[in-house]
Amino acid sequence: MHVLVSLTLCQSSERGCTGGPHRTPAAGAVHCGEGAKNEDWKLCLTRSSLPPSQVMLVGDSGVGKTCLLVRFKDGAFLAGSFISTVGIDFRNKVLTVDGVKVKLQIWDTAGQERFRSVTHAYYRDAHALLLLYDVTNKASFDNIQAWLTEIHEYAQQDVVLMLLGNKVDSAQDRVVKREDGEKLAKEYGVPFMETSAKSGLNVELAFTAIAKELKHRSMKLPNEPKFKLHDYVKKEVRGSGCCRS
Ligand SMILES: Nc1nc2c(ncn2[C@@H]2O[C@H](COP(=O)(O)OP(=O)(O)OP(=O)(O)O)[C@@H](O)[C@H]2O)c(=O)[nH]1
Repeated sequence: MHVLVSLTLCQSSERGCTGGPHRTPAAGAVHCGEGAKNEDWKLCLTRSSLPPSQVMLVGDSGVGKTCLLVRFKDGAFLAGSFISTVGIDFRNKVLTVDGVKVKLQIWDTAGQERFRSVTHAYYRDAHALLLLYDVTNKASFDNIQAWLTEIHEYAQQDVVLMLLGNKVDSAQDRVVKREDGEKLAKEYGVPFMETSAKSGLNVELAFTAIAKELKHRSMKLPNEPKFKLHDYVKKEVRGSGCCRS
C-alpha cells in the first residue's frame, strides 16, 4: 500500500496549518511536523485520506459473503432465494478511523469451485482478507484449511487476515461451536469473531478492525502505541457481549 506522507496532510484549508511538516508554526497554529503533539496530528489528519485498500471476502459458496458485504454497505439483509456470485463483484465504503478516512474497496468473490482461477488472480492485490465459514455448515468449516493453503500460496505474505464464523443467528442449526472456530484461528494465528449478516452482529466491527489495522500500517501518529489487531478484536468482541451460545 502507498503511504500518504505527512507533507500532504497539512493543507492550507486546515485550521492554523502552516503548510508543511518542518516549518515553524505561526502563533496558535497546528504543527504537523516531527515532534508534533498527537493532538496536532489528529487535527491535521481529520480531512486526510489514505489511498483505497482492497479487502477480499473469501470462503465456500453460501457462507454469506455477499450478505455480509450488503449488511456492511447498506445496513440491509438479503433474505430470500440465494443467488451465487459469478466471478467477482466489488463495492466501496469509506470508514473514518481515528479521524482518517480509510477507503475500502471490498471484493466479493464467488465461492464456487469453478470460479477459483478468477479469485486467484485477485489475491495478490489484496491488502486484507476476510475468510468466512458458515456455523451451520460443517463442510464450510472443514474447508478453511484448504482456503488458508490457497491464501498462503497466492496472497501477499503480510496480508491482513481474519476468520469469521457467519450465521450465528441460526442458533438451532449451528453445527460448528464457537470454541472450534477459536481453536482453529489460534492454531493459524489469525484473529477470529462470529458474525451474522442477518442480525448485523459484529459486521461493522469486522470491517472496522481491518480498517484500523490498515490505517495503522500506513500511517502512525508520533508517540502512538502499536495497534494490535488480535487484542482489539478480543476486547471488542468481549465488549459486544456476543457469541455465547
Ligand atoms: N440466517 C442467516 N442466513 C444468512 C446469513 N448470511 C447469509 N445468509 C443466507 O445464506 C445464503 C447465501 O448467502 P450469500 O451471501 O449469497 O453467500 P455467498 O458466500 O456470497 O455465496 P457465493 O456467492 O456462492 O460464494 C443466502 O440465502 C443468505 O440469505 C446470516 O448471517 N444468517
